[in-house]
Amino acid sequence: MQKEKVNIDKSNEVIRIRGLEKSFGDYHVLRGIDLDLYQGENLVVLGRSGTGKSVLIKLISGLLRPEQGSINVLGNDVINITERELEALRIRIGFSFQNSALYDSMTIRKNLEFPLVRNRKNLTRKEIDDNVHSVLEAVGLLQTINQMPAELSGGQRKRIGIARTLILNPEIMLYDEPTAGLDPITCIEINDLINEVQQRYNTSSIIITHDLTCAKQVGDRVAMLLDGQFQRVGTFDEVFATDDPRVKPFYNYNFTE
Ligand SMILES: Nc1ncnc2c1ncn2[C@@H]1O[C@H](COP(=O)(O)OP(=O)(O)OP(=O)(O)O)[C@@H](O)[C@H]1O
Repeated sequence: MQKEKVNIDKSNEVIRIRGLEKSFGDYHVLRGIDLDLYQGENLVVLGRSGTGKSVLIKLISGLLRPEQGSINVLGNDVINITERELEALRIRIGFSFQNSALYDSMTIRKNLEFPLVRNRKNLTRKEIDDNVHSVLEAVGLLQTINQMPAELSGGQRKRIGIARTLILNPEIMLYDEPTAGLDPITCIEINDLINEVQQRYNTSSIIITHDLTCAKQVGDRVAMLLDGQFQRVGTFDEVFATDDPRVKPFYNYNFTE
């Protein structure tokens, strides 16, 4: 599906990263990262395996600390805030990770209620039900409410995982490999869902992927990690308009082989 026009506010950086450096032993993974995520945009992060994409997400969410640089998320200096402030900030961020599995022994309804009951203590039964219905409707799976995760397809489970993240109304979504392991048609459906989430919830998102069809379909901008830095940032077409031998193979692998 063609992406609808979105309102991106370039004067409002929901994430602002400057001069970020991270090493593990002798391996200097991130070598001076600068990155902005604007309010309302989908930013795709590309890079070879081991280039530090997951490390970047962990730094943004305060799970790792850098040696150098600054990270501002929704107005918070992530490196210098207290553990309690970090916890409050994390509730404003939706994590959609490959391994964020559903609880197999709970119905879809219970899976979705779980984060609400844990993080929003004062909700009434009706408010919980309304929230569950609303996110299930948003991901097009209201009919699965009383089913068990094992009864759903991989693509449906992925959608429920996204619904479970949306139920806390995140301002930022972080998607780690959202289409990994899915067939091409289901991939397109998940990409459409990422765009629908952006429209409907006005979220700002970072999407980590190796899937260039996904990058093209969802990314308002694409940022490519090369040798520890974002050396190519722009629209999909801008990023791939190069003969750089570090970039070309990505495109060729996805589109011409
Ligand atoms: N906690 C850690 N301790 C030591 N090394 C780590 C740690 N976390 C990540 N690394 C190393 O940092 C590098 C970047 O890892 P990262 O998981 O960010 O890669 P990635 O770009 O997400 O890769 P992929 O696309 O395969 O998921 C790897 O070489 C990894 O081994």
